[in-house]
Amino acid sequence: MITVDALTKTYGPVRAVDGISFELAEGEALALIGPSGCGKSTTLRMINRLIEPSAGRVLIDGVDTRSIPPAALRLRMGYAIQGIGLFPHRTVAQNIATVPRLLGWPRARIAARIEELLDLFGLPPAVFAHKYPHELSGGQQQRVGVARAMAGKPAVLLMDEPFGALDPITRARLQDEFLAIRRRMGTTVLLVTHDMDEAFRLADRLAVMEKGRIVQLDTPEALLRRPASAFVQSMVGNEDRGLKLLSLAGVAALMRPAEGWAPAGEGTFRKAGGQEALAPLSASASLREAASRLVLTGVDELPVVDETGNLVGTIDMARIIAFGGGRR
Ligand SMILES: Nc1ncnc2c1ncn2[C@@H]1O[C@H](COP(=O)(O)OP(=O)(O)OP(=O)(O)O)[C@@H](O)[C@H]1O
Repeated sequence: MITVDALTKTYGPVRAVDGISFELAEGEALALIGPSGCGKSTTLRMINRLIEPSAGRVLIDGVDTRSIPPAALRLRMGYAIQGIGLFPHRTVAQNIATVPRLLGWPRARIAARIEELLDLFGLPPAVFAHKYPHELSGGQQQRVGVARAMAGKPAVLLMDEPFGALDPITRARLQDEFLAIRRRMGTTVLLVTHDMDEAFRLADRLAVMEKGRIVQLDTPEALLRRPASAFVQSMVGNEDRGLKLLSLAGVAALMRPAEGWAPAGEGTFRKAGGQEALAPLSASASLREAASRLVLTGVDELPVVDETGNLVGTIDMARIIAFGGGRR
């Protein structure tokens, strides 16, 4: 567990970070989010001592980081940052091996770790292990950057806008991949971003920062339902706050039994007494997707199928609205 206690950084009269406290549990992902200049990167860099705090402390599993030499500390903390290049004259495999080598892992363990990470990030080792950074696309380089940061099984992975400067499609794909990898590996993550959608997608909790302070620290659902101030509300979204809330929940948790529905050919289903054969929704869809399809189809109930196409339930607008009202 990481404990950040009254952490402060002053530059002359500027309080870049002003007495920040939070805890990061093992396996948790927390996002620091806020406008440019609010102190996100400075907070992150004080945690691995790239910047020394003016006051306050950081504990890692109860040990004050000031008692750990910075180089040793950084071996325990992965650091991925947009634009921090890979070592250009080292192959992908050599880049990923950097921290495990410094940690003195045996060769076989390093080789296995490289293979595991390249597989997880969708970069087949036979194709990519021996390439040099300049032979990779921007998205591939960022994947390798994150894989390198995770290689030594760090106690916490610090990420500063790691998926910035990518086109939106590549960015979304990388975010999804990273989410799956994080869940599988149980990595603890502290993420800096100014993209609220990225924070909602990747983090369990969000610390919203304004002028060096945390003004609200909550789950995405709580931030959307109960923003603590007009500033937080403007950060989480004004007009589309309800739709963002629907993005957080899945159809599967809200379905009701599909009584009276039957297959109507070509993957569609019809309700007993109903006229229309309806294309089903996937049980993995979000409530936002469900609401959109209900509106576009102009019906008040849609069939829902699992990944093999079996009918598993139905979803209707009344249930979606009840979720919005917190009555589920
Ligand atoms: N070395 C420095 N000397 C003086 N002021 C600094 C220094 N580094 C940061 N600051 C100031 O501290 C504040 C916080 O900067 P920081 O980089 O942490 O913000 P940020 O939230 O990460 O912003 P961005 O999203 O733009 O990266 C800013 O007002 C910045 O100008």
